[in-house]
Amino acid sequence: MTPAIRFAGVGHAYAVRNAAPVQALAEVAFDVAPHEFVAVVGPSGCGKSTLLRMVAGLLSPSRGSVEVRGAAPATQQAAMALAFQKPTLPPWFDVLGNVLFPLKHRGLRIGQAERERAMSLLAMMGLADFAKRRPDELSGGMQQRVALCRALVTEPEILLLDEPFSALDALTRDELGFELLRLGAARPRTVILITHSVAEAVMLADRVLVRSPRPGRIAAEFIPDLPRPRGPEVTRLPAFQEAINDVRDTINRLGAHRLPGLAA
Ligand SMILES: Nc1ncnc2c1ncn2[C@@H]1O[C@H](COP(=O)(O)OP(=O)(O)OP(=O)(O)O)[C@@H](O)[C@H]1O
Repeated sequence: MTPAIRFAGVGHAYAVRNAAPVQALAEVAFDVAPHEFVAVVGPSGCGKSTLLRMVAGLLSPSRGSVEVRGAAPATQQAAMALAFQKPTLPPWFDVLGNVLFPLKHRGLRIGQAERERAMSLLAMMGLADFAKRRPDELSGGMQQRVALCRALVTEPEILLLDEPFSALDALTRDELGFELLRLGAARPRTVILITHSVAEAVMLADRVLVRSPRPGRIAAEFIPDLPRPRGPEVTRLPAFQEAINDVRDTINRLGAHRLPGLAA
């Protein structure tokens, strides 16, 4: 079976003016199976965003290769959607306009079916009553929900999430994470989630990849032994805490805990 995503011997160095290149990634190799949910955790600066930009076809590796569905990532952009740490919603569109934006951007005609799809995503995220509001009339958590609806409106095969919940309070963060799982159960897709939160990674992912400090490599992988479908009750299972401890022990062994930006 062709993997959804394949990293083969990937390294990347950023050229820096008047200084030695920054080696962001080295020898990164892993596959993500179709419909697998993989979380990548690691300290700040270990190259997590670099890795995701390569999958999205926005950056080419200086060594090795990245493939999406067996092809060059840039040729697969229509099958992918990205959501970032900051929601970045254009203020001149209302909420519905923001969710529909990726379809317009692809030159697709927005008809009744598209509007209904966008509205049903908004309803699933508890935002049905806010479709006509402007983004700046919403809280940060609501804006992030809109950004997730926008990422999902194209029905992407592959969802790339770069710390999409990190600016939110802990409760909203968990709630959105489980919302994402519910949406995934309704329509399975491949997900890569980049996160600083070990708990979030364990709670949501089929597999957790731990990255070493820069230059980032995949130092370890964990398969949380948690049932699906998952809801808030999984956080009370002993296996949940055990999985978090296992991942954190590895991070501590790697020395990554001495770097900023990694939370339980
Ligand atoms: N355009 C660039 N030019 C030079 N160096 C860069 C560039 N982008 C990233 N880097 C460097 O590459 C390394 C990896 O960056 P990247 O943003 O991928 O890390 P990250 O793990 O996502 O970090 P964070 O968790 O803090 O967002 C960092 O040391 C960063 O300073």
